[in-house]
Amino acid sequence: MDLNTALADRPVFVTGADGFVGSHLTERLVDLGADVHVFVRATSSGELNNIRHLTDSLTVHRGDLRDQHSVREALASLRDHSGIIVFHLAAQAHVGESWDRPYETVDTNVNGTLNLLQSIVDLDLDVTKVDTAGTSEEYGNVKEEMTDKHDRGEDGRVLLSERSPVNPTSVYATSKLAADFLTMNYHDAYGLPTVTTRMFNNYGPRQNPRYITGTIITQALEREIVELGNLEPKRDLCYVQDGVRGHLHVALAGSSGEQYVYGYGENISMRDWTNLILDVGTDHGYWERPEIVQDEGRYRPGDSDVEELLVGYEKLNEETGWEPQVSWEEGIQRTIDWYANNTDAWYGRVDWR
Ligand SMILES: C[C@H]1O[C@H](OP(=O)(O)OP(=O)(O)OC[C@H]2O[C@@H](n3cnc4c(=O)[nH]c(N)nc43)[C@H](O)[C@@H]2O)[C@@H](O)[C@@H](O)C1=O
Repeated sequence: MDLNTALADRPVFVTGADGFVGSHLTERLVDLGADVHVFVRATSSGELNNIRHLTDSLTVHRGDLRDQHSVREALASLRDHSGIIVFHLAAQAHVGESWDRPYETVDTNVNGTLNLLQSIVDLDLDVTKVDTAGTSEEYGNVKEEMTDKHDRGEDGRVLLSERSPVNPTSVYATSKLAADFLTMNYHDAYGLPTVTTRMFNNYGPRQNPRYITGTIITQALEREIVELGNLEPKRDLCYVQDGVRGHLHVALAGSSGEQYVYGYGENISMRDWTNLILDVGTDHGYWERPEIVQDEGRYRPGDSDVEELLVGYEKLNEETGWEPQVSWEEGIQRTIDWYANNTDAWYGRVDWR
C-alpha cells in the first residue's frame, strides 16, 4: 500500500494525539504530508508532552472528550473538508487505574466516544473512515462454556480474532467494548464509515512508565531492584510503530462496518518479558542486571487480570498486507534507548504501579 500518496494533504482528525500511540500516529501522519488536526486535553499549563515537537505542523484543538460542546466545536472546523479520516485514540487506557477511577474511565471511554460519533453525525461531516481504537482486553479470560467457540493454533493455544467471543474483566475493558458497539451502532444506523480496531499490547518510546514495559525499564535505569506484580499473565506485545501502521492500513484499506485485530502474533509471560528486557539492557550496557522483587500489592483486584492473550491477525494481513516488522529484541532496544536518553520525561516522577 502506498501510504504516501493516500495521505498527502488528506484531512485527518486524531483524538488522544498527545498520548502514547496517538503521538506516534500523529508523527507518522505529519511525515506523510497529511493535513493533521488534533484534539488534545486542555491542561492547566496548556503544555503538550509527546507532540510538542510537531505543533508547527498541526492544527491543535484543546478540549475534553467528555464535554460534547468542545468536541463538536473542534470537529466543526472541518466542515469544509472532504474525505476526512478520524482516528479515535483518546481514552483512560490503564487497566489498573480503571479500578481506582471507574467513573472517569466510563465517562471518558464511553460518553467520550458517543460525543465524537454524535457530533460527526450532527455536523454531517464528510468522513471516509472513523477508526475507533479498541483493545485485546475486551476478550478477557476464556469462559469454560466458550472453549469450543474459540479458534486454536496448531499448538492448541487460543488465537483471538474478529470471530472470537468477548468477556471483558475490568472497567477499562467493558468501557472499550461499549465504545466498540457504539461505533458499530452508528455505522448500522446512520451509515457512518466506521471501523473498530482491537490492538494487542503496544510498547515503545514515550509510553507512560505505569505500563509494564516502562515500569521495568525505568526502575532498572534508576535503582538496583525491579518491583513488579503478577508475572504469570501472557501478553502479545507489538512495537508501537507496527501498531501505527496497522491503524493506517485499516483506515485506508479496511472495509467500513468491519472490525480488525492485530498484534505481534506471539505471546510471552510477563516474567519472561521482564527477563528479556533486563537481558537486553544488560547486554547493551544500560544497567547491571537488577533483581526482580515481587509485590502482591501491585496485583489487579480479584480474578480481573487477563491470563493470556494471543492474536490471530490473518484478516488484516489478507485484506491489506499488514504484518509486524519489528522484533521484540529490536523493539526493546529502541525502547530502552528512548527512556535512557529522555530521563527528563520521567526521572524521579514515576509512580511504578
Ligand atoms: C491492550 C491493552 O494493553 C495494556 O493493558 P495491560 O495488559 O493491562 O497492560 P500493563 O502493561 O498495565 O500490564 C500487563 C500485565 O503485566 C502485569 N504486571 C505485573 N507487574 C506490573 C506492574 O508493576 N505494572 C503494570 N502496569 N503491570 C504489571 C499486569 O498485571 C498485566 O497482567 C494497556 O495498554 C491497555 O490500554 C490495553 O488496551
